Amino acid sequence: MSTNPGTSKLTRPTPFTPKRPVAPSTSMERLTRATITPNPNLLASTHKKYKAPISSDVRSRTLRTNSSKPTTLAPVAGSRPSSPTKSDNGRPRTPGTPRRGTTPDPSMERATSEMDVSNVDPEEVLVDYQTVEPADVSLGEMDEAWLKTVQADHGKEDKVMVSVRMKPDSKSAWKPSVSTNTIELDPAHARQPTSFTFDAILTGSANKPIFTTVARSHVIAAMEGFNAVIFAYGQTASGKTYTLSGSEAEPGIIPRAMRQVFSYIRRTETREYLLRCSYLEIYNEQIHDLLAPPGAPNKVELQGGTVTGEIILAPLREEVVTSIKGVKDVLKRGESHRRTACTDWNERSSRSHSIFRLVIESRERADTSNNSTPSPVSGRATPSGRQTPGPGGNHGGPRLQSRDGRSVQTSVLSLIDLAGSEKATSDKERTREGKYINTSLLTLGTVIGKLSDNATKQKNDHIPFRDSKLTRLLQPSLSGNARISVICTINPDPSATAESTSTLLFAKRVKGVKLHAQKKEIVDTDALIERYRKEIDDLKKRLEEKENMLGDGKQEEMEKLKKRRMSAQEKADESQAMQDLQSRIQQLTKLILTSQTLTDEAAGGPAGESRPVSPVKVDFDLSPYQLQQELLTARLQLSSQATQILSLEAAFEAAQGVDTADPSDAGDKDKTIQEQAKKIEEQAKRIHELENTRFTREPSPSRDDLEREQKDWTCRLEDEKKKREEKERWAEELVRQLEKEKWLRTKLEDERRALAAFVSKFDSLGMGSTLPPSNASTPMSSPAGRRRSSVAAGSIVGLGGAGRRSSSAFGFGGSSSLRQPLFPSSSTSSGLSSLASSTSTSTFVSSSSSRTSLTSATSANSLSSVPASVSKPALADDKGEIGIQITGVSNFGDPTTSSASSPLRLPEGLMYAGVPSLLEQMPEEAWVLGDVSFDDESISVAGTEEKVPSVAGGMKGHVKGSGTVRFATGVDIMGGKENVDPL
Ligand SMILES: Nc1ncnc2c1ncn2[C@@H]1O[C@H](COP(=O)(O)OP(=O)(O)OP(=O)(O)O)[C@@H](O)[C@H]1O
Repeated sequence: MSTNPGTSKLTRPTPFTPKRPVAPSTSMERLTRATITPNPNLLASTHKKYKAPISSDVRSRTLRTNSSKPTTLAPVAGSRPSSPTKSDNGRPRTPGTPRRGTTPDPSMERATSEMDVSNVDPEEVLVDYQTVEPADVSLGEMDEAWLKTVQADHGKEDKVMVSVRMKPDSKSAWKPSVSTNTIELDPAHARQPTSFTFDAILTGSANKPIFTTVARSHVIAAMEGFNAVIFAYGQTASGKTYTLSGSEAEPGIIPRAMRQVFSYIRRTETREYLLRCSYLEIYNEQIHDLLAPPGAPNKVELQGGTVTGEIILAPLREEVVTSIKGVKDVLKRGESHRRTACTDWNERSSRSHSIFRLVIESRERADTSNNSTPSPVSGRATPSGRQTPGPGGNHGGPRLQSRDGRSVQTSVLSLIDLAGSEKATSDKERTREGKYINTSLLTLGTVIGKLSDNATKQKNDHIPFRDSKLTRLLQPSLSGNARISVICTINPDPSATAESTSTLLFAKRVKGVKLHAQKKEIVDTDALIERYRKEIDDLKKRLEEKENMLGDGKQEEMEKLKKRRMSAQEKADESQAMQDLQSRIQQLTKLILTSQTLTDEAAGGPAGESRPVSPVKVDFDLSPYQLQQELLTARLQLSSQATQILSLEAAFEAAQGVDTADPSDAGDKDKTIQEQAKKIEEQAKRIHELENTRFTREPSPSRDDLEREQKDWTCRLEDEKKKREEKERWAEELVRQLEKEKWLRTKLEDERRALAAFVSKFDSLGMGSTLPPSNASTPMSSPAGRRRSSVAAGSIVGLGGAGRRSSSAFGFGGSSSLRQPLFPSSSTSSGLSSLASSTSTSTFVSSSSSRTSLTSATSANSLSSVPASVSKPALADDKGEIGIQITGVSNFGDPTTSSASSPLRLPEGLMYAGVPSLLEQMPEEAWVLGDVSFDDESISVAGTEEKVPSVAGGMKGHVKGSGTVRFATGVDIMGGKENVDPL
């Protein structure tokens, strides 16, 4: 960033400093005055008598008089160090950078201390639509139309809402388009077209549209029980704090969100709320409680944060707020403790990430629920040990308890102002802070990138949440259990193009993160039982009334009853309903008694006190959830029965009306009813008969059809199978033929070349005249001419390989004759000479520096006994290696098939080789050249040096290394048991 520090500071118009301590303004005074004059109507309300004082200062006065709790957390007046550089017990100041508002009003400190949730009874600081003052609700926030819109929208979000806010600047490298939500880099500043599209592109200085667009739906989501996170991200001085906190004239998201909260409460008549806030910052990878009283330790430890677990921050102070005034006090106090400093780019740069959290707990209001009778579990709530969920759950004071079956919904709204990424500055301390800031932002970027990657590629890669305090703190939210809105702020100045592009790329990654926020509710099962008890009592009462009426009730009623001509059906229905009601009452009574029995037993209740044993005891004992389900079902039944009673009552009254109005008509009406009932009965009978007929007739034909169809399909399947098998056989045959032909062609080619080479060698030795050059079938003799090969024509193979480096004594070149790789061999010179002298045997040895092949046509016992082989003279190369190549015609006419299915037996005393799966079948005395593998045309032998004691009647030598045994004609298969069929 090329901003000149000097000029930037000089040219910057005196910025609004939202973080500075604000002197009590007139509006604040007005608020205070307003709140300390409680509404007498509200105070007169009995159930609200503790709720009237809705400001923290009034609350504190009430508590001071009512509570005997020591105000242990009250600050010592004037305990704050006057010097900004002095450390105040665990809260180091940024050197040379005094925290804003270092002289807070001690009375405010005291007042808010007592609003610490551990000092108050949550039941006494509840907020509801009656306690919210009109002054706390901003005009326009109560508009039903927008509420409907946002309610419709926020419920569907499964992605992070990402918006970009561009700071106003006369020079801009970016072209924002608010209508298309696109921001484009001016081509004059771009090497290539750069354009981004987000959920919203925001410009200008007004903060209201920003709040409406990016935050309002999230605040409402939080009010409805979802965790919500709103954070600002961007380079330093791009406007994050301006967006979150704003100014007195342009309040930012936090103050507007708080107004929204109270607006929401005011319009929600059915619920009551407990609002608790905390304020913390992450400075140089250490979490500090911004609301800790001066002098008290303020370091916060972070625990938990496993994949599913919640984050616990302890110790973290939580202040109960009941009005906007209370929120303002808390914000002011927290902001005065935040670390800011003048940097090269921002006169008041946030040196830490700050997180303002509002825990919202709510439940149905007692007087709007069906039962307002206090339950046995009501009364002052005791700390339950439940912890606040989501980012920043803590060990704070008592929580709102579920009561009288009214479950408690808990959610957390987190508003986060991140420190901005920045380059190294001239100031050492700033640079050090900057390093921490950049590192944690980098980790945030990595975490977001991985989350996004996992979501798009449906992977489950490790996410390095633990690499920074910020990501650990945000883990539950980033993992999906929150509605998230990210506002990325950019400085449009051309000198900041790189930073802005980086911010926009971050924004793009965030867009890929998937969310699945869930509401959290704590259900009070005891209270539910209590509610049922009440309902049963009501029903019992009504039943009694009815019985009295029906039984020995007043004479008048009796007379009426006598007159009344209830239809038989009506009577039956009524008595059935009453029976059902009674049995349900019994069932529920048992359930409740069982619950009490169990509770008493668990609590060590009086022994020997007999309790009815309920058949549902086991169910009740199993799990509270099952019990709750059972109770809910019971409740539904009760309400349906209540409806039934009501309709019966109505029918009863109607019947009475009919009687009194025109008794003479009654007989006719009854007749009609009877006739109609008869008709209905007949119709029902007819339907029943028809159904029976359908069921009795239809099954057999359909079964038959089914069976027939099944048979049909089975036959077709069989046919298809046969056809397929035939085709497969045919294909196999074709392949076999093809391979045979291929092999024959190769063999002929090999023989032709070998012969040509042999003849040319002989020619070069001056013996060429003795052999016709192209006669492949001519038996080859050794140079010494001692013995003749008994190999038939067509079994001659080429020797040597492509890698052959030296020619043999007899010059068997023509490496092309060996299409398969050969195994390298070696021999001593004596072995070589021996081999050389045995060329007239039915085996020849070819040498190659790298590979050697064996080709032979042999019988089980001796090469010479199988005329289908060819003998070649032994060859030696300059390295003394030898190779053996054996070839011939397969016993079965198909070498490939043979090699794949049988062990290969080579000339006796030379070696045995076989396919791996058949090695076990080979005779013990067999020679195996290392591991053997095979393919279509060859067996590969990977072995180390193996001695060849005797090769084809006297040859001696060594076979070394790995290579390929190419076997073919004449190889004795299956240990010689097969009939060798030489050419
Ligand atoms: N949209 C805007 N309209 C008018 N002024 C703005 C706007 N955005 C930022 N500013 C001004 O720019 C200056 C820097 O803004 P701010 O302190 O909010 O930046 P920041 O991103 O929070 O910086 P840092 O990361 O260093 O804390 C402030 O003086 C602020 O008033």
